[in-house]
Amino acid sequence: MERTGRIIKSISGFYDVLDDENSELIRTRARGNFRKRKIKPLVGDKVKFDATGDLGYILEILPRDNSLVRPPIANIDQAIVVTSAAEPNFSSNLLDKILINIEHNDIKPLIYLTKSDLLSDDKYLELKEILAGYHNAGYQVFDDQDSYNDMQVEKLKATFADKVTVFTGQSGAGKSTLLNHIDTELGLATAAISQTLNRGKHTTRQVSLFDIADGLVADTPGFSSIDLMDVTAEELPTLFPEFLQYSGGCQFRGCHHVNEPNCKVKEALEAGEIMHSRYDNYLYFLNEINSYKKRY
Ligand SMILES: Nc1nc2c(ncn2[C@@H]2O[C@H](COP(=O)(O)OP(=O)(O)OP(=O)(O)O)[C@@H](O)[C@H]2O)c(=O)[nH]1
Ligand SMILES: [Zn+2]
Repeated sequence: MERTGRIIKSISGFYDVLDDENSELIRTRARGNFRKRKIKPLVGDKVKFDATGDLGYILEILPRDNSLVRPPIANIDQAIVVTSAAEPNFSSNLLDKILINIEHNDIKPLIYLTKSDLLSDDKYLELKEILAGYHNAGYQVFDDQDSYNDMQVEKLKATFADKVTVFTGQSGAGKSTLLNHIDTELGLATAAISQTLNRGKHTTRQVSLFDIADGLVADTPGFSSIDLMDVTAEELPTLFPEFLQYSGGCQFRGCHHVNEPNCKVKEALEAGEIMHSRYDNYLYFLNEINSYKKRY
């Protein structure tokens, strides 16, 4: 009998599929012809499967909305960008780069600040003001000084319903710690930053989707750096949501908002409607993308 479901875990060649109809969890294998066609099922894939015997078989992978390589997950709706205020220190360049990568994959990013309890009140207020700029740019921001404030955690959980959510962010930013606060039964391993950085490996290894607050949620391995290899210079300005509010008015179609005359994005920048740090990072990324082209 053919059934439909979603892969929520992959372990050495087996895929655990959650049945759409009755929420039964069924262990399956992929049919050999997937391997021949070099198609690898991903956690998050919606699949047709057959489960008449003890072990089910994946018959077909339904078309993906999107997929990420790191973490290897398909059909993601939103990403919680866990951003630490300290240890590691806040970097607008890194945050913007993560946001750009997520927007590039048609995933909605939300910003969640952690570790601001380690800042002085003055420094925290400075950072809060920067994050208010991200809110104005169109992002949902969670910025309480206590990262695990109950009301804020509940507000975050409320965004999970009927969605696939991934947690992403720099190694040591506090992704697993936050997830453990969200669902105390998860018991994910966390590590002091000195350990994660010194050992150069991550606490989080396996990718699986957890059933939390009526949605599916993944913890993912942290990273220390990312690149923009897949993003083109033409696409880059479209990945800054606040630029899109103005770019329609630019004189030139496909305006890069660098030296073109009558550029509405630059006018908005000068009027203080676009953050200088975001625009500077835009120029920096544009340069980085153009330098890949020269090298390859
Ligand atoms: N002071 C403070 N420490 C925190 C906070 N959140 C996390 N930490 C600490 O930061 C360290 C790293 O946290 P993890 O949750 O392991 O970080 P991670 O992002 O999951 O790290 P990877 O698995 O390497 O990607 C741990 O020692 C946590 O106790 C916070 O809000 N405040
Ligand atoms: Zn322009």
